[in-house]
Amino acid sequence: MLRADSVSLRFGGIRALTDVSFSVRRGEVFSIIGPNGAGKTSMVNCISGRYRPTEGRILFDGADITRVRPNRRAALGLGRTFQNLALFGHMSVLDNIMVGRHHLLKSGFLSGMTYWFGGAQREELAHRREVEEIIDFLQIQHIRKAQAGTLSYGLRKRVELARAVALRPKLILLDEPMAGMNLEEKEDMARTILDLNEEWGMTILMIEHDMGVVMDISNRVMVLDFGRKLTEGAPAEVMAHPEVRRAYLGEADAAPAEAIPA
Ligand SMILES: Nc1ncnc2c1ncn2[C@@H]1O[C@H](COP(=O)(O)OP(=O)(O)OP(=O)(O)O)[C@@H](O)[C@H]1O
Repeated sequence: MLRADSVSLRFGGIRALTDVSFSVRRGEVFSIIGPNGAGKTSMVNCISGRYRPTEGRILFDGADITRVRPNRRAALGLGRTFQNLALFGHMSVLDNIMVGRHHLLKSGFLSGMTYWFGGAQREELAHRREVEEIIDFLQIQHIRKAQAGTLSYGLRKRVELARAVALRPKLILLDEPMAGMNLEEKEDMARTILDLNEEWGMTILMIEHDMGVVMDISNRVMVLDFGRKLTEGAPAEVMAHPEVRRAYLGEADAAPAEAIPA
């Protein structure tokens, strides 16, 4: 569904990504992990269109989207959430989610004039119904009228996810969905991500620092280190990789115990 082909990204003299290639298969939960500064956010930004790779290509659903603008990528079915929340603090939860669906509304100004008589009203109603379905699914009914800015961090993360889901993306990019959450909120979020994947059929590409969550819910994991791909595979394979243990888990010596002289 998504392919990064030899992607490199430089900021002046800084090499944020060097020759990174990977594919996300339709229907899977794919995670990118790596230490701070490894290039995870840079990779997600190349996919969402915020950054353009210095070299390489990004393919989505068979089409080369390397030069496609971010809003057009969203219309093609690529959704995302942000590491730092990007909600409208003074707007209600409901309005924040409605904003997410705006580009899906077909009616423009003229059809808006005939709002009370014609298709625009029907469209608006269908639109609201769908938003309510998302609110139910994400279990945020009780805060639908609350101002987004007044909510706890964990709830705002949930609302942000709802807004991204409201675009009905085929693939959703989640940038640290559990950051700043307590254990219970993390478990809820992990369940929600799995439900989005299994019940709603969304393909998930996630960056997350919490290794436990990543290993629990991912089908496959890619490890970045200093902007390069270190390895990729099923969670158990990745966890067993000696360099991952050294680089990411901070093990001083990942050699098996029997190889260490007494
Ligand atoms: N806009 C930018 N301008 C200059 N350098 C940047 C920019 N964005 C990222 N970098 C650099 O690129 C490298 C990779 O950063 P990136 O944020 O992608 O890493 P990360 O793995 O997401 O880190 P973290 O886990 O801390 O979020 C770092 O050296 C960073 O300083």
